[in-house]
Amino acid sequence: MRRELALHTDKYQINMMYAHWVNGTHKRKAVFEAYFRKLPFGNGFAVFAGLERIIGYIGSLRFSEDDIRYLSEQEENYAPAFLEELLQFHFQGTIHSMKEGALVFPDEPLIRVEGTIMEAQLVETAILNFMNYQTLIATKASRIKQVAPNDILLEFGTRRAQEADAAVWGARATYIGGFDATSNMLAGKLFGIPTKGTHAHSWVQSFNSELEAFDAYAKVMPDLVTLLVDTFDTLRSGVPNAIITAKKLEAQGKRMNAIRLDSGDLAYLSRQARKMLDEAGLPYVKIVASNDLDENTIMDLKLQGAAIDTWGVGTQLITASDQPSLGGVYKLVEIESASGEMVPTIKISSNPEKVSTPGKKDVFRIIGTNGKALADYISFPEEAAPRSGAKLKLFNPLHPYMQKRVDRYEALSMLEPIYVNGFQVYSLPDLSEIRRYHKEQLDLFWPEYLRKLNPEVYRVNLSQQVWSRKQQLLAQHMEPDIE
Ligand SMILES: Nc1ncnc2c1ncn2[C@@H]1O[C@H](COP(=O)(O)OP(=O)(O)OP(=O)(O)O)[C@@H](O)[C@H]1O
Ligand SMILES: O=P(O)(O)OC[C@H]1O[C@H](OP(=O)(O)OP(=O)(O)O)[C@H](O)[C@@H]1O
Ligand SMILES: O=C(O)c1cccnc1
Repeated sequence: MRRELALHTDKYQINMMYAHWVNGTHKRKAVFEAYFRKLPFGNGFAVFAGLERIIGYIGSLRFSEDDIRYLSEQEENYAPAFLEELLQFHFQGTIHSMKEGALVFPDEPLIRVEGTIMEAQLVETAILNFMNYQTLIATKASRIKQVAPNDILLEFGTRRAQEADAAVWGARATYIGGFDATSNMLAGKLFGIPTKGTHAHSWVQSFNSELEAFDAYAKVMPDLVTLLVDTFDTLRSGVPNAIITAKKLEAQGKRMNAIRLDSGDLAYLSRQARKMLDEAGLPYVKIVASNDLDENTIMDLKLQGAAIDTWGVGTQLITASDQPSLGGVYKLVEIESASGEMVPTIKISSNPEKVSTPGKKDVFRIIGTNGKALADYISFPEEAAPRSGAKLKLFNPLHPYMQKRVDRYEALSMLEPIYVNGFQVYSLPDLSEIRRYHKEQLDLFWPEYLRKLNPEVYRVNLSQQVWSRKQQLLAQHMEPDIE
């Protein structure tokens, strides 16, 4: 899925790059941070994803002759010397990022980009595009996993995804979030995700009878038989016919895998089907369910005692239908002044939650002596990193009355160097390692933060210095009017 993506950016980035170039400020050093302000789905955490795509994008970020020709035709009339410079462009900056699978929270930097203002500006759109979508889908997947931790989860969403890239990268994100397999073969091939598939109603409809269809399928793939039993009448024909086919398989020393339910009352039908299968001496035949499922229906079906072992989840997952976007932003936090020093910058808003936090920052996860996360802590790189024994004051700027002091803890540094001066220094772990990391991350949190409904709020705290600098800049920009 690699393709030329240099122009996968908003025009205003190119316009700013050009204006900086004309202005002679394009080589100024800048630091941007990407973060989101609000967790999706009312969840207590988000799951960071998108880094593989970002690395691929940064590594191959070049303007082709064709791109330059296209740019030269724009109404802005970019100067030929600027376009010549773009032709030579490659990313030479430094990027730090959360690892994929990390639990992440509002208002903490997930990705930090340092470089010339020109290069750091160019990559904003694509970085946010990849991070926002994949983080959203990994979060949705992890949320579904929380309600069915011991069941098998299959991702079935491609047909309803927002086009091909979303289906394929979305499938990868669901695997990071805890799904076990995807039906998308390209995602399987590209990323090594296990693939699974049953059959559709059309298979049954293309035969003269349901039983004939089941037998023919079982004959072709005797070790991988999952039969869809709801084409005509689940309990009167589908399940009885599946039992006949399973018995024929048994006679050949084979075991049928499962039946799939795809309509009707899944709780009732699964319980009845389970009973029928058990009574027929087929307790090993599993039950797969699909049909517009999400974390709410799955949780409800489990409460109703549904006898479902495997959940096929499509539309609601791959489109994150209850919240189809994550509002991640990319803000300038430091810029080199004309005299060469790095100066923190702030973006003011009448909404206090939208006021940016100035300065280049690091993120630490503070782990208490019981092995559980206490809070995240944001400080400047030039401050001494938090370490056990050194008292740490935890307070949140929006809730300054909630303060806590800790002195015995472990501080995990969350931002990994990915690119340093244009060179990739990070080798992406394979997906199984990313999934494992996600699971380890979940284990760091009390269940109160992980529950689906009204989770506890996990706090992201600022160091005293970060807090003071923010106040200082706010005061500078908000001098009261004198009447
Ligand atoms: N016992 C149940 N409790 C709660 N929700 C259920 C239960 N059984 C099924 N559902 C959900 O209810 C919805 C039923 O949707 P819908 O009415 O479109 O399906 P259907 O008529 O059974 O099947 P279809 O239209 O696909 O042939 C689905 O989202 C399904 O997952
Ligand atoms: O419901 P989802 O979570 O998206 O899961 C994928 C759905 O895709 C298939 O249905 P199909 O495309 O045949 O449509 P239909 O079942 O809605 O008729 C499958 O039978 C599932 O019902
Ligand atoms: O394999 C399946 O059963 C499947 C795959 C995609 C969509 N719906 C079902």
